[in-house]
Amino acid sequence: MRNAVRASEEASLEAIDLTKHYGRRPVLEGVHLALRPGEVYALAGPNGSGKTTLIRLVTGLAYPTRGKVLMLGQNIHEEGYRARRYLGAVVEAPAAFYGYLTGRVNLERLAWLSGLRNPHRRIREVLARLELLSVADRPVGSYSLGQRQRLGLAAAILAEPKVLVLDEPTSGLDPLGIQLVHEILAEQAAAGTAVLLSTHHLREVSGYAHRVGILGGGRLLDEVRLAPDAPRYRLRVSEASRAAAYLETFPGVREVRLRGEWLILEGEVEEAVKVLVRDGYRVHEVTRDYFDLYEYYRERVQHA
Ligand SMILES: Nc1ncnc2c1ncn2[C@@H]1O[C@H](COP(=O)(O)OP(=O)(O)OP(=O)(O)O)[C@@H](O)[C@H]1O
Repeated sequence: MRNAVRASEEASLEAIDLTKHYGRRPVLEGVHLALRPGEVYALAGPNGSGKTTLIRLVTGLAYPTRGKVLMLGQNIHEEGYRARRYLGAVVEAPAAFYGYLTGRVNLERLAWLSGLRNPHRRIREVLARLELLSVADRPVGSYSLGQRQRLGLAAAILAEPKVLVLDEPTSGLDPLGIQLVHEILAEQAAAGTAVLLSTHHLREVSGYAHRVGILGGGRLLDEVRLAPDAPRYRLRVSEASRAAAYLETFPGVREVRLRGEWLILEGEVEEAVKVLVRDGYRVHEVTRDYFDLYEYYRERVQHA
């Protein structure tokens, strides 16, 4: 499950040896991350594990004690606008808007600041996508928390960023709002944007996140790759470890390993079962192996 994170030429967002100390207190220690275009990376971890600190560092809102952050190859802390023009972010929730101005006018100001061409069409598009058209011409001061949250995401995607960074983007939203935000993040990724979000809601993001990083005590404890390319199966077989070694030599099996008493298999399961039975193994049960991210997280954090 553990993925080595490599610095790569094509990374949209890269954190290298990212470290933050407050006084003498380490809050983040030597974190490496690399997100490819179109990748959704969810940061999980218990309260106080450093998620918000990491997000503030990668968006340039806080300075690292050591290490650096590259946004399409540009150092976010040194290159200023050149690095930040690729970035859309919702960090402080709810995002800061002028309460006496309407949602639409707030977005017009942001569009002007980011030099957006044809802003009116794009503003209408994002307001519609975030289901805010009915309140677009009301002052933001009269918005509910959820409406402000959604306006924050509208602002973040307004200039079609190549990197989107969000701290707990669904907090304060109702169930339909949560669903909408997840749909939009998945859409952004499908269009090539790298998405980094922090979350406590693992089951919600496991439907579309490609990787999950588990932070604990300021360190990246683990990275989990989700959505493997091929389905996995779980087999309960007599003499499981001998059966696993045997299947490793079978051409239709791409990967086989033991998890407790189960044999986990990626490959041609029907053929594998036939071969096992033919060779005298007893196969008691065969099921699809759905990875339960929440269970995995619980174990990982408890045993950190
Ligand atoms: N400005 C600061 N000065 C001193 N300590 C800080 C500061 N900001 C954060 N911390 C400490 O750093 C640690 C990590 O905080 P952070 O907010 O990054 O965690 P988190 O994972 O986002 O937590 P949560 O899930 O509760 O939002 C905490 O112990 C916090 O008290």
